[in-house]
Amino acid sequence: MSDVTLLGAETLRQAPKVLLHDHLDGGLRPATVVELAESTGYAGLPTTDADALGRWFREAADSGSLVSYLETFAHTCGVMQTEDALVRVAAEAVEDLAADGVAYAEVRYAPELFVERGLSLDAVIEAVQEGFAEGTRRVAAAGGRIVVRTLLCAMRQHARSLEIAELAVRYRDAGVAGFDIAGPEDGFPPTRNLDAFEYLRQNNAHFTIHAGEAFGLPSIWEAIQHCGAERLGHGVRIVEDIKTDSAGTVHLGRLASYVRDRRIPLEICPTSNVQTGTVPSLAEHPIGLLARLHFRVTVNTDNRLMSGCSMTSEFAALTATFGFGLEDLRWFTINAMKSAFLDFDSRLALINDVIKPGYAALA
Ligand SMILES: O=c1[nH]cnc2c1ncn2[C@H]1C[C@H](O)[C@@H](CO)O1
Ligand SMILES: [Zn+2]
Repeated sequence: MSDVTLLGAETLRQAPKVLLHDHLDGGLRPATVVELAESTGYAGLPTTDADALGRWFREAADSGSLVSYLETFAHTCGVMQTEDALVRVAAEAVEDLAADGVAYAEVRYAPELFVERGLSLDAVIEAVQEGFAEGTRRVAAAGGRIVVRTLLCAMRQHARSLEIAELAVRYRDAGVAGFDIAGPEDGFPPTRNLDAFEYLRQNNAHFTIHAGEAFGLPSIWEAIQHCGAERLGHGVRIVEDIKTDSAGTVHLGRLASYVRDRRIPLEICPTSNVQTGTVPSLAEHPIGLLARLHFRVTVNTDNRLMSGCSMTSEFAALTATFGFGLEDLRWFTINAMKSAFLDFDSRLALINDVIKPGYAALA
């Protein structure tokens, strides 16, 4: 942790990064929200000034509660109800991630949120895939390189998870790498979707579950032991099963031990966790402890628009707050690449051809 003073913003931007937890409907450019509202006739925006709108999202999301935080998505989803809008948002997301130094990203969204104006679920998925392909082409044409895969979410408060899981399997050869459940956690335990998870396991498909954010250990336990989640979206409240005694010795409970022993990846989203009140402040975020204990920690953005963040800014905040250095950032990145829902050969190639040389060039 010694090279922290050397890590300028440009070094952090250039460092290859791997992003496993990023919501498509949480990452729009403010100006795009304004333009799409205009072109699609969405009249609900709080302001049509792009800078003011960016500030509005950050402030409204800074609510201390996941449920209030989620209310801001009405506006992004409101402007994402046409194929053209979905293609544009997806293409811009890829450009923005590449500009942020992201080498591999899994971007997630819930197709069921984009059918208000009559699009079919298939049309939604195909439009987003077209946008990701277009964005990837634009990045390549500009001399860059990024690999993007999709995770399809089902919303916990709706009852469509089996249907969405079936779509994740049907589109797996078209760029959909896995499945997730998102939305309000308290009151909607993961076991409500057991049929979907059972279906995915039977089909050798990958899934993560948002758990351990707005609800604690029972949610994490269900996600892993009843549902079979491969990764935990956030998972940060696993810290409730870790105690430090008066002598400073750390004791892991059985669930925390299991998560660590099985190398279950934690998709940690530091700024988002502060905004939703999951942790009181970045300085008190358990990522420092979890990293020190060698949990399989990964660093993620969650929602770049609502948090006004990027992978670069999350890395910057973590280096400033916890003293992480390049070696730690490389560890987070390799952790994430190892945990991706991408085939083994491709993961290895990204580690050996992109991540390791990228960090070596910066050292
Ligand atoms: O951090 C989160 N927890 C639970 N749900 C979330 C989070 N961030 C975004 N979502 C929801 C809102 C989006 O509309 C949905 C799919 O991307 O996922
Ligand atoms: Zn999330």
